[in-house]
Amino acid sequence: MPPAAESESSVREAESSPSETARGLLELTRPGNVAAAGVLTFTGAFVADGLLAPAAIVAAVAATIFATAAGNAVNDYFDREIDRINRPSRPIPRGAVSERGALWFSVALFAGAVVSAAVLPVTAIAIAVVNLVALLAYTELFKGLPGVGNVVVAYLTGSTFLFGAAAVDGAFETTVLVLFALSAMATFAREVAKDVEDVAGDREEGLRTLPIVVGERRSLTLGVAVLAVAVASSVVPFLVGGFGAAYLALVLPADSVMLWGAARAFSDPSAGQSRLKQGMLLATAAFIAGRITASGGVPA
Ligand SMILES: CC(C)=CCC/C(C)=C/CC/C(C)=C/CC/C(C)=C/COC[C@H](O)COP(=O)(O)O
Ligand SMILES: CC(C)=CCC/C(C)=C/CC/C(C)=C/CC/C(C)=C/COP(=O)(O)OP(=O)(O)O
Ligand SMILES: [Mg+2]
Repeated sequence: MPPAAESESSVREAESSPSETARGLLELTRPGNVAAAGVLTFTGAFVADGLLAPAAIVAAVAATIFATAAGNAVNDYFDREIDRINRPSRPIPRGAVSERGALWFSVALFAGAVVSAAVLPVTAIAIAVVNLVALLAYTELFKGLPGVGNVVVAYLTGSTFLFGAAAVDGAFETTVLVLFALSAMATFAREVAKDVEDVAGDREEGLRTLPIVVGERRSLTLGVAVLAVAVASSVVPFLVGGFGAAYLALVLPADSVMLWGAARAFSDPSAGQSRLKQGMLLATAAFIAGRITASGGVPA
């Protein structure tokens, strides 16, 4: 950043009070996503092994919370210039958190993830290492490659189920793999819609995202196709995974909301991606309800 802009940025930093900085740091983590990711990891452990290994579940959820918060914070650090266009109200562009503060905050969060994951079985540690590297490399290596960044975020989101199951030394049984696939496919669809929403800033920064390379409509059509596969597959946990009727009662509305969001994204990408997220969160509740009411009961 040229000296003049650096001094301007530091002036803005000087204006943010301690409470604004604290609020900004919390906002950097995207606490809603962090909580949701923790729920996904818990669900993976719960599906694989019930509540038989509470210490491992706590460590895995903690590692996921730290890692997701770290990934969001470091993403905003790397995206600080793009976000001056795309998301000027984010904590760094608005001056609530300094660039240096955001970077060191994310380093501390990554350290928390490493310490939490270190006590887990080797398969879980391996997943955590892959994920932490992917989170660090996302913006610099993957985000600007057409579709690759979307696939990485989709994998990271779905991997929470695998991580939870691995933490309790559970096998990657069919249901865990299905939940991985469902959440990864739905996340891919939403990431495409988000890229369509961000075309202006991404193009200015020279990013070659899917909408910029193949066009917005074609990208959204791909996203809808992937989501349709996920929606069609969402009955599998009920049909073969033993998930109870409560799962169906929640996942079918969730499917509808996600399809609605994907369709809406063609005319209003921002509204569409938000609607997609609502459906995904409802689907998360379906996973929990489905496991609680599973035919095999909950091992405890
Ligand atoms: C068909 C079917 C049943 C799909 C399942 C969908 C499902 C359960 C998806 C999981 C979604 C979820 C609750 C993810 C946890 C939060 C998270 C880590 C999301 C990844 O976010 C990346 C995104 O780019 C962040 O952007 P924003 O949300 O705008 O801050
Ligand atoms: C299980 C373990 C150890 C880790 C999983 C960590 C998880 C769940 C990651 C989920 C995905 C995530 C939080 C990615 C961080 C990077 C991120 C926010 C990507 C999307 O960002 P952009 O493409 O820049 O879009 P916006 O910043 O505009 O949202
Ligand atoms: Mg970003």
